[in-house]
Amino acid sequence: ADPNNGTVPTPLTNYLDTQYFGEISIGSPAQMFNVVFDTGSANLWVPSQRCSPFSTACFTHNRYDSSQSHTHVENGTGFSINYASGTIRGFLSEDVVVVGGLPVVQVFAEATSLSAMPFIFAKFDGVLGMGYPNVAIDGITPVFDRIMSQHVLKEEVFSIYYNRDPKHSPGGELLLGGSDPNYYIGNFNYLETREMGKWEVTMKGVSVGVETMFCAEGCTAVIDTGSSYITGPASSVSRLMKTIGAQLDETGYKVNCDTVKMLPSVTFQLGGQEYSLTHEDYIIWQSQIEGDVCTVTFRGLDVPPPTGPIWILGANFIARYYTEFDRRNNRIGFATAV
Ligand SMILES: CCc1nc(N)nc(N)c1-c1ccc2c(c1)N(CCCOC)[C@H](c1ccccc1)CC2
Repeated sequence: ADPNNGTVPTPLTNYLDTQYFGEISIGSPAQMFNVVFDTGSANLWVPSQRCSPFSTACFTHNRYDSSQSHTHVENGTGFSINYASGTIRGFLSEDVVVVGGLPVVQVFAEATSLSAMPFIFAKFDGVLGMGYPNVAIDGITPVFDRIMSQHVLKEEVFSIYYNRDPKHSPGGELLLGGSDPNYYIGNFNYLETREMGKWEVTMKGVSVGVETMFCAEGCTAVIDTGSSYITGPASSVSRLMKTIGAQLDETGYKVNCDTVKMLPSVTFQLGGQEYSLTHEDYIIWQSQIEGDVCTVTFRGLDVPPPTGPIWILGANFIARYYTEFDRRNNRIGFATAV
């Protein structure tokens, strides 16, 4: 392990700037899985060898086989988890999990059914929740909490780099115990987490160009490494899209690629700093046979109270702003990503 902070960086794969995942192992001998390191949830699950034959999304992914691991401990408690975009059902097991070179004995879920939509689109096998313990289903101690209790980390933080240029590797990096100067420039600006136990902060406004159009009275922003896009209240996002001339079709908001270069910046006011995204940050430009398609990486999503209304800042925001999640001081740090 790296002498600096007790761990080794985990390189991430970038799939089309919309999915970022890295490798962990579970069991002895090691069974390898690709997982999203997800600050929007706090549980670890991977597909199970005992998947129901009707779960297509399960059979196209690596599956955990407890009968092949001599460190497996039976549990069997039922489990289900819902994301903004899908549901997982299964049961609990315990085994040795190795993340960033660190082994922990971990309770996790073996998924026996994954909602086909959208898990058939998932290029990763499972999810490793990096959220706080109080959002963990079944009160299971999350992986990062197990690592912190080993006192091997130089700092009780983890950092995420998402590369937004799929042609260059690594597609990203998870670093446990510190931040990686190779992937950011300048200093970190820190924001206190809004509510104990969630990776969310208070946002002071959302501007398009120079005009603050939304959240002028203050609102909540969730910093979510498990979301591809930026989501906001549907009415706000629909007005934002109208302002930039985007049309909603069945796969999301699209703009005419000829207009992309003139699109305004969208700025998020967080902790006295302004975090701007340019069209290069929020447009995915795909050249297809029938012509170029320019997708806007914003989605309307109404999260019901008391959690909502919220804005979720996902991968396209994190790709621009290298992010440090600090459990010691309950704060989030942003620096300009390289
Ligand atoms: C990581 C788990 C998770 N955690 C949180 N907090 N939010 C959400 N939305 C997810 C989630 C669940 C399912 C899927 C997902 C994400 N995907 C996005 C990966 C993002 O990787 C950074 C992919 C996708 C492809 C097509 C359309 C929608 C989604 C596969 C399906």
